[in-house]
Amino acid sequence: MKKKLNQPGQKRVVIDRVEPSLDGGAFPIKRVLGESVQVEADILADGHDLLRASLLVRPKGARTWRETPLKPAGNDLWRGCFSVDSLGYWEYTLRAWIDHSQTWREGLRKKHDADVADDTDLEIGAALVRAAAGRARGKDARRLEDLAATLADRSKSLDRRVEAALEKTAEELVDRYPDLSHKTELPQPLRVWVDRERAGFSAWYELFPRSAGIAAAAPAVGGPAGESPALPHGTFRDVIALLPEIARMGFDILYLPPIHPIGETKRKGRNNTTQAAAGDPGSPWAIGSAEGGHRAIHPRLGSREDFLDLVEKARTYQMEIALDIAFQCSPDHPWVEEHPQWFVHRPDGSIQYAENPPKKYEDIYPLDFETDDWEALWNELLQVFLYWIDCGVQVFRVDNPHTKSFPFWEWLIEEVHQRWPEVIFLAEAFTRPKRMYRLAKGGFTQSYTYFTWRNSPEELRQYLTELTREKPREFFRPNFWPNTPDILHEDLQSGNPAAFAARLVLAATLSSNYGIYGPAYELLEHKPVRPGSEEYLNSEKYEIRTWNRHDPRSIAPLITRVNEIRRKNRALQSNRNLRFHAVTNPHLLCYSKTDDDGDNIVLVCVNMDYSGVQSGKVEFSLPAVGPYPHHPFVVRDLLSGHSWTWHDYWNYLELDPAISPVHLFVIDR
Ligand SMILES: O=P(O)(O)O[C@H]1O[C@H](CO)[C@@H](O[C@H]2O[C@H](CO)[C@@H](O)[C@H](O)[C@H]2O)[C@H](O)[C@H]1O
Repeated sequence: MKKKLNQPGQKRVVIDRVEPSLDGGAFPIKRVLGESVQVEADILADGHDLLRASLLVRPKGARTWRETPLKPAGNDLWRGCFSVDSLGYWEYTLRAWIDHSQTWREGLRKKHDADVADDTDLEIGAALVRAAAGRARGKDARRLEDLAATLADRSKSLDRRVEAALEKTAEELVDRYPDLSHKTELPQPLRVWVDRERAGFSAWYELFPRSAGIAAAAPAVGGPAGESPALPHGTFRDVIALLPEIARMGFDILYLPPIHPIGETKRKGRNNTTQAAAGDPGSPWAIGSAEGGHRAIHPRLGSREDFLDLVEKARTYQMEIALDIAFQCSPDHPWVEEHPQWFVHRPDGSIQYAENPPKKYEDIYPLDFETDDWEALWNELLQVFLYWIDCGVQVFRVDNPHTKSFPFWEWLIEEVHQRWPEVIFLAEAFTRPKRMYRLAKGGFTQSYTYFTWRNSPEELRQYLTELTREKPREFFRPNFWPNTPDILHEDLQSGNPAAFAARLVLAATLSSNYGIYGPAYELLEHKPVRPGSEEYLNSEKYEIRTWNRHDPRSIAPLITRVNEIRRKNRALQSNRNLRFHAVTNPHLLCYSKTDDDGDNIVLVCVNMDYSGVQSGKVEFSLPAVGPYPHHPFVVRDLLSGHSWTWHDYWNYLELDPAISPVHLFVIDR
């Protein structure tokens, strides 16, 4: 009778709890080039037979799989690992089967030791080896046939045949041709999306180009918030003039709020008033006017050629320009006339403006993602991205993605990534956690987070544990911002430089991706529009500002140093090895990061009471974080340059915010 192969009822091995995997493989996990994926699963079967399992990996589209054995880690847990070395999708899957040859060998060994092995045992083995020969080719097939013949040859002594069966090279030869006829595999391969390195390690600097004029032209002038309507409108050329300074601070992504023409209708005035005065420039997020929409440039910023020049010049400083893509339209946007069906109309025929209660955005219309004309809308929005990619932009900060449909983003990001896998999408979705996570699963490369509102050591410990130890670590890349043009957190409203320094160091070291909105941040801009508000007074969102980048109180030197430390210490370039350390004082937060080789260990201690000296003991034992067995060891503060000799376990700390609220230690061997 013909042997039945691979029928469901014949599979005895089960593969459970595969990690990492997202929603049963519905979404890919994420990695950056060169990173590894540690795979594990419970693999088990009935009875006493021995199992084997392997990990199969390939870049998507490759014809062949790279197969490596999984190793048993005890208690039916199996583990394997692979690295990704090209951009785009990779696939991985698991395969497991009963290893009848090995089961037989182990049985034979035991029986032989107990002196109960017989000819029948060897005949069974001979049949298994013969079957392996049938699966082999050429020389190996002949060697296996010879081995089978030896095992079945009763003219040879039992000892001699057992020895031949258990001989190392014979074992290896047989194992090379396993019987996979009843193998179990995952129902479908799992996927990894592989991004370029900057997706995992980046420092963003946000500035309003229209405020770059004064600073670039006359750096020594400036001073407090400028209010003169006569202030010149900054241009891309002015931004080009600022590039050396921003590069010197160590940023590698320069992010510009929307650069398009701004609507006139319902234009916002200063401090978010609903009536703009003559000369008020309006909010850059109110996109579109008679001068064009999402593919046009505000004429006062410059021409397309100026923009291309900015992109090019930024590259010479190892920086990239990130554009803000906000899919919404001022009432003057050309789409309002050309595609009225893309907007929600009220019974009176007017179009509903946007809201994010309690915030009101009277100057913009949201797009309707339930429109019957959705295909044309989706395609037009894709063309917006492709247009700017064609201009050399490969990084996008996407405004409010959670107010557009999830399937739309999944489609759009896939369309872009199929053509340009290097493109980075940062989701600005300050929304509920599951919506944030779903956007990340759907393809967003990086995500804004709740960092700005996690303001105690305990809150940060909990939040970072969720992001770096739990499921989100596989798909959600946090990007920490201590401020944005929309968020001046209460912690910063005192203007205390220690708060600015501490929040900067926390963002830059807890997360490998971080950003600031400058020059407001380095110049300690801290006045809210009104008590209890997180909006800046005289916000650049509604007016052109002047900035004195040469103000002696600027914390630009600290930022420069922190960015330099991030670049020199590989431990700070990933979030995978973050550990929190116990401290005896609740105002202190201590954590370390270690690089993959365990060679570079950075320990950060922050006093989150920004106005009082705090001291305590931190539990920091080297063997726990790295492979150094001996103590004492030297901790060197990369900010102050001071060193201390520490001993394993509990070490004393004192942080005076008037001097520095943080220690950023590297551990010297
Ligand atoms: O709603 P969020 O808090 O997530 O804020 C984001 O989207 C806002 C709308 O695009 C944007 O708001 C700014 O632009 C609006 C349109 O011009 C304007 O009415 C608002 O006053 C202004 O704050 C916000 O900046 C962005 O982060």
